[in-house]
Amino acid sequence: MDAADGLTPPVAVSGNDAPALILGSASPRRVELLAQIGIIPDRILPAEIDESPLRNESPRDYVQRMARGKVAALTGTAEGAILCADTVVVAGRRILGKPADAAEARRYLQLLSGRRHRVLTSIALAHGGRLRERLVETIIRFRPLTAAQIESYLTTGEWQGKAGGYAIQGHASAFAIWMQGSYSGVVGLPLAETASLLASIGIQGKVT
Ligand SMILES: Cc1cn([C@H]2C[C@H](O)[C@@H](COP(=O)(O)OP(=O)(O)OP(=O)(O)O)O2)c(=O)[nH]c1=O
Repeated sequence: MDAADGLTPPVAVSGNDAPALILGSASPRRVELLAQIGIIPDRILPAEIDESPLRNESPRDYVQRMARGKVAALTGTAEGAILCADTVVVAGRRILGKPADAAEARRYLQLLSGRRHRVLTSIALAHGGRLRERLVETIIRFRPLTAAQIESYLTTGEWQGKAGGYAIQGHASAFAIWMQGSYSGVVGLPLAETASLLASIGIQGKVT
């Protein structure tokens, strides 16, 4: 078997001149998602920012501002390209971030029950004085949830630290009857868009 027969597994091809990659995130999911396409950041640094929405700020403006803000918080802390992301759930025009407690998660799930909502993830990549961004939208419909189902879900603890108070990659997959968009985007990092942004600065995964 040789490379020309198309059967040889591709190998990681980031060149020696590819910049170091700093993932600005405390989310284990974002590290795992990157690893799924063969990209291991050189450093992982959490980016702490104020996540309060501005008055009358649209969900799209908000999520983009958050991803940019995370990049800005890390600029100058280390050499290399900085990648950050932010994910929110949007019900109507209402932004549902990470619930503060189980009561808030319950209210979010009651709001999402039986209706369509949007999940927005914005990614921001800073390198060489330039900021590259992508905003990815996914639409999801939940089946109607009974009070008992919501209470059972809350006992899993999976709502903690998740936008909208649920994690599609866990038990809440039983709630999602329809989806259009990017599954990895819902989990926190849209991989097709992230791979193409990273490839544009010379950081490549196994198949990108
Ligand atoms: C809707 C949804 C969100 N999430 C997660 C993705 C994000 O980690 C989180 C939204 O919070 P974010 O503020 O986007 O990210 P984070 O605080 O977890 O991590 P960091 O800012 O350090 O990068 O919700 C899921 O894991 N599954 C889902 O189905």
